[in-house]
Amino acid sequence: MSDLSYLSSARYGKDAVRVFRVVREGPTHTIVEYNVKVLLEGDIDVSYTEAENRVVVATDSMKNITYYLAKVSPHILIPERFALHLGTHIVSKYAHIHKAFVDIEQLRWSRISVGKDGKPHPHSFLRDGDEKKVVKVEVDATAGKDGIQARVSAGLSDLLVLKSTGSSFTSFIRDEYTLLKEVDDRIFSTSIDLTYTFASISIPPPKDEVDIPCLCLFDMADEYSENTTLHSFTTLAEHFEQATLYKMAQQIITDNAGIQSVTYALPNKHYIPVDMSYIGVDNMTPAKAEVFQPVAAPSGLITATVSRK
Ligand SMILES: O=c1[nH]c(=O)c2[nH]c(=O)[nH]c2[nH]1
Repeated sequence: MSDLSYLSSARYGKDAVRVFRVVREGPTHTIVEYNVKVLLEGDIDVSYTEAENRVVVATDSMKNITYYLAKVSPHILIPERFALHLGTHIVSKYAHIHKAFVDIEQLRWSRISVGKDGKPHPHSFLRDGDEKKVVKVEVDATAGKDGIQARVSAGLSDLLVLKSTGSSFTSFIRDEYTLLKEVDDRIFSTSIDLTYTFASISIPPPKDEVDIPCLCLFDMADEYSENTTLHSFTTLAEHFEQATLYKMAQQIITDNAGIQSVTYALPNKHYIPVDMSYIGVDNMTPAKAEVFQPVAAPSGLITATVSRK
């Protein structure tokens, strides 16, 4: 058996660690809710190949470290920084762990505005959307604990958008498999997944568990990327998904010197006009199409990565 196979890669950790943190500044509270995934690589092969657990940091301990740092980290409110802190803490603490992969999904909680003047309430919040901020961090201590490198990407997922005109789909290949009619006006809806990747950074070794340098590079990009994405989506004259995606990605690279590449995944949420010709009603010519059947599956899926030259 051992002649035929070997362990070619191994990574383990804790998934779906749910963390909620409140930060109190007098009566004003700020909150974050994260789903955290922590995976580790290192000299851990024997736990797989020789049933040797002496190299294993329990996944339960990874969960506990996540909660401990959620309590003490000064970076808890910025998921990119918190993920870097968590990954750096783990690779610094355990000599045989060389890489940490930390993914954070941030759920939306927005402050509720109340009264005639729309005053932000100090401690009441609203889940005002299903979209999530997503962060992926790879902390790499392979070159030693004094030479830690990190790669950070961030973005958003499940941002559902729709345009009721301004989209068409024409001039595509027509052959024996083609049923789709060309349309010069259609509904265009997609659930945007966006990832943008920063240039890799060096992290000085932390002095203690609450110390990690301020990495301000990341703070602006997420608000910005959602605004840019929505702005591009509403204003771009491109009529089909591939061209819309490319322009949206180019805009982010143009506006953010720190971003090296941008990946979008855009499922095409089809809205099919209901054929009412059987009762003499025209709902099929694009200008007359008003009643649509939203179709969840199958959906088109258009993806691409656009990189800085
Ligand atoms: O914007 C689109 N791109 C496609 O590649 C495609 N294919 C399809 O059937 N509809 C669409 N729409």
